[in-house]
Amino acid sequence: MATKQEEYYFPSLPVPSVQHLTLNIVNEIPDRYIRPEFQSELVCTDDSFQIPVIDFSKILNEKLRRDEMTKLHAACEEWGFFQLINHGSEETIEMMKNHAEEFFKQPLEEKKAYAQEPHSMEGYGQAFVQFEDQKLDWGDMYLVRALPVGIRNMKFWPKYPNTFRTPPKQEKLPGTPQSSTSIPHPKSKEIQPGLLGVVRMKPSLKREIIDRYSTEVNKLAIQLVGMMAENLGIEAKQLTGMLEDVLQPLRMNYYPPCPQADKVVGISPHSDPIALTLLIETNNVQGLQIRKNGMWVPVHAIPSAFIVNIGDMLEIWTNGKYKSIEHRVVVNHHKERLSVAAFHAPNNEDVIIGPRPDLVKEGAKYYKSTDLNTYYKLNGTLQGKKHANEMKLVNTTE
Ligand SMILES: O=C(O)CCC(=O)C(=O)O
Ligand SMILES: [Fe+2]
Repeated sequence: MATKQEEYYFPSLPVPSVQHLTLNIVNEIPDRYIRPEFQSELVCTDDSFQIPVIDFSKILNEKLRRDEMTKLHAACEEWGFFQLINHGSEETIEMMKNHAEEFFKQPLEEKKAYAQEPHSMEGYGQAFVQFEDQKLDWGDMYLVRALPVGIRNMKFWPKYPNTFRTPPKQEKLPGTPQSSTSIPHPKSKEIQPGLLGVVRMKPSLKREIIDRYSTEVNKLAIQLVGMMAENLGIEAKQLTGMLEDVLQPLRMNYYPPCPQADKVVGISPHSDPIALTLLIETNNVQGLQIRKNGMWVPVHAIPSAFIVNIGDMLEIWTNGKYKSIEHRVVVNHHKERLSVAAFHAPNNEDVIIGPRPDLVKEGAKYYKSTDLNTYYKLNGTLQGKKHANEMKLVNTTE
C-alpha cells in the first residue's frame, strides 16, 4: 500500500534552539517568546483535582477487570486524559528517560547534526512555525518516526547515547554463555554487577531503546484502543483496525528554565490531531496542564506512569463520545523539563477519518468523514482543537 508520509509532516521554519538561547540570557527574553494572551488564564490550585489513574494490571485481572474498565470509560468520557500505572513497561520508561536526558545535554553542534530538513518535522528543531512573525514556544524538540519500521530514517536517530539506537555490544565473559553483554548507558538502571565484577545487562534489556520503547508503547496503545471499543459496545476491530498499520512518531520535548517563565508557554494550547498519545515526563518537573471546567488543571505525573490522552481522531471515530482535550505546557523559572510523547495514527491512506458507523446507528452524526490526506491538510499551527473543530458538523448539540 502506498502512503504519502511526507505530507503528514508539517514543515516548520527554522528558529533558534531555545536551550542555547538561554545560555546568553540573564533577565530579558526576546519579545517573540512573550505571550500575554495566556497570562490571565485561570489555573486550578486544588491539587486534589487530578486526571484519573487507571491500573492496567487490574484490567488484566479477571476479578478486578470490570470495575477498572468502568473507570477507564469514565476517564475517556469525562477527562480525555488519564494516567496508566502497572502497565509492565516501567523499566523501558526508565531507560527512555535516561537516554532522552543524555541526548539533550549534548552541545548544540552535536544535536544540530540531526536538524530538521525543510518539509519535515523529523529531527531536532521546532514544530509548527509557519510565519516569520509568529510567536514562539519556549521549547526545543526532537522527533523520530519510529513506526512503521519501513519508514525509519536512521540519519535522524541519535548515535548518542549509543544504546539509543544500536544494541549494546555483545561481549563474551569468561565462563558464561553468550547472554552477557556490557556497555550499557552509564546512567541507566539496567546495569547490574556481574560475575568477576563485570558489568552486564539483563538478557531482556538488550535491544536498542527507541525500538524497544516504540514497540512496547504501541502494543499498549492498541490494547487501550481495543478496551475503549469494548467499553463503547463495538467490536474492538472497529477502532484497532484503524491503527493496524500504524504511524508512530516519538517527540522528545525539552523546555529550558526561563527567567520570565510566567510570560512564556512551553507548548501552545492544542489537542493532538492523531488518535492516541502516551506521554512520559522524564524528570519530575511539573508543566503539563489540561483545559477543564474553564481553567487549566496541572497534571502531576506519577513516576513510571504513562499520561494517556485521546486525540482528535479518536474523538471523531467515537462520534464525540470520547473527547480530545486541549493541553499546554508551562515552564519553570529554575528547572528544565523533559517529556517524550508517542503519537499513534493510521499509516494507511485508505483509512477514513469520520465517525465509526456503529457509533452513529441510533443517533446523529456529529463529524464529517474525510480521507487521511485531506484531514492532515486542515493543520497549520498549534491552535486549540483545530482538527476536531474543523471536522464538526453544524448540527452538533455541543
Ligand atoms: O510536554 C508535555 O507534557 C506535553 C507535550 C505535548 O503536548 C505534545 O508533544 O504534543
Ligand atoms: Fe500534545
